[in-house]
Amino acid sequence: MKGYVVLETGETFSGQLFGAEEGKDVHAEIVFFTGMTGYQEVLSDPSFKGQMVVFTYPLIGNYGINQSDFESLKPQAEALLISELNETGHHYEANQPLSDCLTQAKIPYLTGVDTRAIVKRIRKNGDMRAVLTTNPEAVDFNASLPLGEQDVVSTVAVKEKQTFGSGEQHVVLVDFGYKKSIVDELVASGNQVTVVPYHTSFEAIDSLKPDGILLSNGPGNPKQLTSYIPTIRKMAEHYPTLGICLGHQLLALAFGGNTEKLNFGHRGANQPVIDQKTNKVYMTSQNHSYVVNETSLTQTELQARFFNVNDGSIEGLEHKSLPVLSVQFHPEAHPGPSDSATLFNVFKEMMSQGRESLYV
Ligand SMILES: NC(=O)CC[C@H](N)C(=O)O
Repeated sequence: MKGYVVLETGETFSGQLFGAEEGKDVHAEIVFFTGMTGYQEVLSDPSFKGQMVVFTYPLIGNYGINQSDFESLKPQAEALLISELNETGHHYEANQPLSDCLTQAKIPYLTGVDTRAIVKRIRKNGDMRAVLTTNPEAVDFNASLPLGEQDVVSTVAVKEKQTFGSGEQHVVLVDFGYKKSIVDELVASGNQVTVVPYHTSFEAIDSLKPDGILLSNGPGNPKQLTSYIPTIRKMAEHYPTLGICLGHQLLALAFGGNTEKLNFGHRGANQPVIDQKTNKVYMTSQNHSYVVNETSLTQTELQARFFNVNDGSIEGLEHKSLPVLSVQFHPEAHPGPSDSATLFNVFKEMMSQGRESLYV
């Protein structure tokens, strides 16, 4: 059926709409992803909860969906906007076409839509709300909360403790909507992992006797989680801590820094990041709207170590005296280039040797 995406700016784009429930509009933040591949990981990454994703690469679906690349148990994005959808999925590991996966998961998708024009609007006006609908005249933006005000973490984070691996070191992963590939990397680098809900108390985490804490990625605005900031600070003061993406933003808030929203987010597999300590540049995988504000760090014990080469925004921090490291990008690189995967080894070193190991 014919469908429309209506942007908050008032502009409307049409395409073929599939999987939409009759009479039910999809309200979400509209964001774009620039990777040529990776639609399966994007679809199932809990950090995309509350967002509809426009793919800038014009052909999506051509290698299908496989068993192993899901980042969580089910697709999480609210809707996908695709220029040309391939319905077959040519890959020896594919076990279903993308369209079947979306239908099963009841994720609506719009195809044949002018993704290039939409992305140009987002780049000009910023990430904004949008509505996927069959009736563009009746769209009402008052039916959804303003951006950054939704509680999305509670809808994706685990409710119960989970355990993985059997390595010598024990990592407690505080879950705000973790990607499976982060746990896979931790297990592959020889760690036992206990995933706990984000609202777990310091005492309960302490009783698990962790060697280190990993604060996970997750959807939404980090400032929605301010009530957990004191616990996060306490954890980072007691244990070697690695923060990834939302986890990095929360660490910044915990030590007195501030976060702000980018005009439009970084989402793709090709974001260059420089490590100012080593002068090495990594090509990184990213998916975020918020960043740590640099001047807010002046009065804190944190210092910026990694920067985005394109726009100069902060891409990672370390604490001046504690073994605390955080990155805005995704070292688990799924999808994406694995240049920065060595950070999982740095984390291992932090757990065995403390802060000195941060000097690579
Ligand atoms: N991948 C993530 O953890 C995203 C972090 C946060 N939700 C942001 O958009 O900035």
